[in-house]
Amino acid sequence: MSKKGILLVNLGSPKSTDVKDVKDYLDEFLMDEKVIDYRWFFRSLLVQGIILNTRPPKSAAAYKTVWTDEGSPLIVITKKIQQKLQKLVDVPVEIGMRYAEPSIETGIRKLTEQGVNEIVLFPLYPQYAMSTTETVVDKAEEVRKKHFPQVKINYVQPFYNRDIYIDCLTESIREKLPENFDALQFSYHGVPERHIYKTDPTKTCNLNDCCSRETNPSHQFCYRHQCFKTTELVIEKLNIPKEKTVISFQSRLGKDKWMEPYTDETLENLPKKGVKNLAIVCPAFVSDCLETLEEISMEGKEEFLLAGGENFNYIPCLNDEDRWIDVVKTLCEEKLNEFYLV
Ligand SMILES: C=CC1=C(C)c2cc3[nH]c(cc4nc(cc5[nH]c(cc1n2)c(C)c5CCC(=O)O)C(CCC(=O)O)=C4C)c(C)c3C=C
Ligand SMILES: [Fe+2]
Ligand SMILES: [Fe+2]
Repeated sequence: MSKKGILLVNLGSPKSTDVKDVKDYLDEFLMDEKVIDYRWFFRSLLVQGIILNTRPPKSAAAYKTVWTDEGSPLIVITKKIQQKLQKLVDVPVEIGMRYAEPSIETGIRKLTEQGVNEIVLFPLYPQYAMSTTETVVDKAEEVRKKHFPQVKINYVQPFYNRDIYIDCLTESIREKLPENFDALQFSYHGVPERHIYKTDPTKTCNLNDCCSRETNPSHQFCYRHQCFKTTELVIEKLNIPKEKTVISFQSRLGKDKWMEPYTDETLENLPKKGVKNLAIVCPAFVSDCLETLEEISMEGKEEFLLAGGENFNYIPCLNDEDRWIDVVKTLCEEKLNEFYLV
C-alpha cells in the first residue's frame, strides 16, 4: 500500500536569538561542504577558527531586529504556507529545515508516522544553487538511506522559469509597485563565483554573456542564468522598460569573489545616477527572512537614503499569499502524480 505526503523544505533559522543558538546554527550551516566548499580542514579553520569567534553576536543582534513573538519570520511563514496548503490537498503536509529544527529528518518522521511512504519534497528555492537545492537533496537522501530506506522521495525541481511562478511573482510585484518609481531592483542572494563553475557539468559557463543566452547546456545548474531568466520573464510580463530595472546580488560573506554586482554597492550608486524612488524585490527567497527584512528593508534602505535616495519601497516575498499557495499546490501535485507513473 502506498500513501503520499508533502514535505516543504526551507533553509532554517536559529532556535532563538541567543548568541549560543545562533552560533550552533551558523556552525551547522557554514560547515556544510555545499555552502563553504573548502576541504574539511580549511573549512573548519575558517568557520570554527574565525567566523564563529566573531560573527554570532552580530548575527544574533540582526536576528533580534526581525524576530517575532512566534519566532523566526522564515519558520513562521513556512508554517503558514504548510497550513494553507494542507487545506487544499488531501495528503499530509509537513515542513523540514535544512539547518536546525524542525529538521528534514523530523519532517520525514512526522510523515512516516502518518503512514506516508511516498514523499514529494519541495525545496522552496526558485533557482538552483549548490548551497540550496543541491544540499537539500543530499541531506534528504542521506536521511532517507539511514532512517527511512522504505520511503520514496520525488523532488520538485527549480521553478525559476515556470509560467505559473512567473505569473504569480509578477502579479505580486505589480500590486505593490509604487506608481512613480525610477527603478525596480531585483536583489538575489549571491554565491561565490566558484560555486557556479563547480556545478557546471558542461564546463561551458564563463559567468559572462553565456548566462543570458537563450540556450546553453550549462543553464540547468547555473544560478546566475536562472536569476537572469526569472528577472527577464518578470520584466517582460510587468511590461516595464528594461532600462528601469537593475539586478544585483546580496549577502556576500568572506574574501572570495562572489557574483557581481553587489546589492550594497548598487544601492549606494543608484542615487548618483538619478534614481531617487526605488522599488526592490528579492526573488531568491519565497519567504521573508533575515536577509530580506534586516539586510534589505532596514540596512539597504539606510544605505540608499544616506546616498541621496528619497523613497525606498521594499516589496515583500510571496510568503503565504493565496496565489503562491496555488503554485505550491500545482508544483507538488505534478510530482505526486509522477508516483502513479513509475
Ligand atoms: C558561504 C556562505 C553562504 C552562501 C553560499 C549562501 C547561499 C544562499 N543562502 C540563501 C538563503 C538564505 N541565507 C540566509 C542566511 C545566511 N546565509 C549565510 C551564508 C551563505 N548563504 C549566512 C551566514 C546566513 C546567516 C545569517 C548571517 O549571519 O548573515 C537566509 C536567512 C535565514 C533566516 O533565518 O532568516 C536565507 C533564506 C540562498 C537562497 C543562497 C544561494 C542562492
Ligand atoms: Fe545565505
Ligand atoms: Fe551561466
